[in-house]
Amino acid sequence: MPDFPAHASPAFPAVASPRPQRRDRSVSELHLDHKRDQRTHPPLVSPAFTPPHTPFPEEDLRHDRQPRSVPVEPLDHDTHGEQARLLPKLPEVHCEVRARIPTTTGQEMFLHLYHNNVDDKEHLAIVFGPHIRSKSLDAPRPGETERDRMIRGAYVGTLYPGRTSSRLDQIRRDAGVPSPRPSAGFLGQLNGPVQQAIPPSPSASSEASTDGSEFESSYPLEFGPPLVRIHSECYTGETVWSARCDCGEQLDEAARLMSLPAPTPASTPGSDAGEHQLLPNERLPSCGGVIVYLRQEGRGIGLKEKLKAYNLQDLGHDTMEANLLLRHPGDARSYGLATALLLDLGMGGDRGIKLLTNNPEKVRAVEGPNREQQLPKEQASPAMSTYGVQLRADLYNAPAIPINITLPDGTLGMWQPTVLTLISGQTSAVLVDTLFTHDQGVAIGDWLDETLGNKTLSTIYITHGHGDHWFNVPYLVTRFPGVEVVSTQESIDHMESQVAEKAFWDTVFPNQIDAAAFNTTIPVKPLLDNKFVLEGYTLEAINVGHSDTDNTTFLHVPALDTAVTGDIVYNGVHLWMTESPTQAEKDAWIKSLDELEAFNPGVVIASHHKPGGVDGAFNIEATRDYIRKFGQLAKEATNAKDLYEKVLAAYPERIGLAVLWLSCMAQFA
Ligand SMILES: Nc1nc2c(ncn2[C@@H]2O[C@H](COP(=O)(O)OP(=O)(O)OP(=O)(O)O)[C@@H](O)[C@H]2O)c(=O)[nH]1
Repeated sequence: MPDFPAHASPAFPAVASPRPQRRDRSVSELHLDHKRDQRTHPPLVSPAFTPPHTPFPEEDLRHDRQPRSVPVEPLDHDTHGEQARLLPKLPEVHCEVRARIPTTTGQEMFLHLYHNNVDDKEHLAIVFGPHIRSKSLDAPRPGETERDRMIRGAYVGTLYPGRTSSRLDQIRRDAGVPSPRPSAGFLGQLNGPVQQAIPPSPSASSEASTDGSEFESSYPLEFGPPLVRIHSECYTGETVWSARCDCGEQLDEAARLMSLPAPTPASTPGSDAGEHQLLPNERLPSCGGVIVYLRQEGRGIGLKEKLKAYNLQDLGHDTMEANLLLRHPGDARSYGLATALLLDLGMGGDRGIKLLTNNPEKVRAVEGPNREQQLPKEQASPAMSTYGVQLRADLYNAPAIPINITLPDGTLGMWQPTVLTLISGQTSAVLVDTLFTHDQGVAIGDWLDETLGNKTLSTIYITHGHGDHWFNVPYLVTRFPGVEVVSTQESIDHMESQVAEKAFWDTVFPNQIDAAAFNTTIPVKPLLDNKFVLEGYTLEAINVGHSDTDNTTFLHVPALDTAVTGDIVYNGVHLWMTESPTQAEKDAWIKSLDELEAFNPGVVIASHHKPGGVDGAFNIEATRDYIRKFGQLAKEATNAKDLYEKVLAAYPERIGLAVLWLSCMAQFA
């Protein structure tokens, strides 16, 4: 290998500035895996030195400043110059303090602040879940009191006013509560009688307490290797919303994964935790994990130098070149501190860790100079990236069906073709709307069986009260036992009024809708806060008010940059204007479209949908345009038939003529 730079560093994905925002994607692109560009950079030859670790302010005043030459580890030519620096010996680390941090997502974590013997920075471990403890934090310190221990966070269980001991044993004895059986299942360990007996608890926080070893890490075997993310500080990406890198998103994603619920008792063979009954407000524990947060801003060159590098990038250099032109290594990070922190937190050993990274150098580096940290064999490859959005959307196209409405030309009309959306995670899925005729219900059920595979249909979400969006709920609830059907309270109220309109539905679709659809007890539950969660991803029902009826919602799926819009947006078919004859109603619909547009979704899935239509955001404007045009033509038309012909001429490509005819008649009713 010819003169490779001595400090060539791990490949870092080049990022455009700013990252382009994609819009109007087709549904086939919806299986998103946000893996970043993994291009490696061409080798660049540059001076073989690194900058001072922390540049002194006065150095900036010296215009003749020459970078100080600090030799780095000689290159191993077989490694293509892309190895992170390994310290010959692991640093010594010491956890000074730990505190519980409730987060805005509802999950809490324990922030651990570390000191070490190689730099004077405050490196952090962000610990999720109750099972992982720091040995150096928990070790007794000479002369300290129980209060001192609690102040620095070396306690077990939950702090509360008046607590006098850092240990649960002491509190148990004071409360006259017997020690728990050591053989209790994992939920029993977490939420056992002692935890519940400790009064009064200001939070739902609880920590592992086993007999006699309450200060030891006790990460349950059932959970597999603990999740670990090694993250380098990035002020720009994490705090000031920079789009130059994905550091903030990666940090969020790591936290999300570590907050996912732990395996349930049912999925844990042999666990006796199935006997555990959750108390009201009691949360299942998260699977937990550790984010090691290293204070090596800008890949180790510091914020000031990174900002200079950004300017060089704007002048046309890539990320690696920019660093080298500033006489910094392409990557000045090292990970020995991470290895040492993880060992202090009881990670490693035969069990290994599950490292969340796309950076193969981290794998090598985190194992430590003498493989102090063992990674499971199958993890030791660049392919071990596990983060990235894990949701996908599948669409079911229901063809147009005849409706018992005669069109002005004497032919029978057709009801619009409709699309259903299935959003799935790794093991469960959410169906949006259900269609309405019995035959459609059976076909959807068959499609779901095929598409779900081993996944469970956990939820059906109904966008609004029109019967053609939910009459198959009773059928699907029977076919997919355990599925929960949810909607907004306003939509449920609307559904009740649709049941009362059985005569209309029976006339236009005779003998096609199951009688069960018209039961007065509708098996749909109102959503709390109009939100629900699919495998850690929040899906939100947004009630925009009036569109083709009142109280219509769209389901916002931010992780997929998608809005499933029910009847707020139409795609290539005529709009149901029957419930919007007045200008005020038309304006209200346009306002609803504006509200949807403010969410800036890249993918917009309309229910009523011409086959082959693309699910882009442009459908919002197309719907707005139709409403305006329909209103204008309604003013010009002399009767329903005249309006029908005018709209047909304006939109010859749109289908669904029965709906158009009904809309025109309503305009002149
Ligand atoms: N010098 C420099 N640093 C950057 C640039 N963009 C991001 N960074 C820094 O790169 C670091 C990101 O490192 P990590 O979070 O460990 O991520 P990674 O090395 O991409 O690896 P994985 O995310 O684990 O796959 C942070 O310290 C950022 O500040 C850049 O253009 N120049």
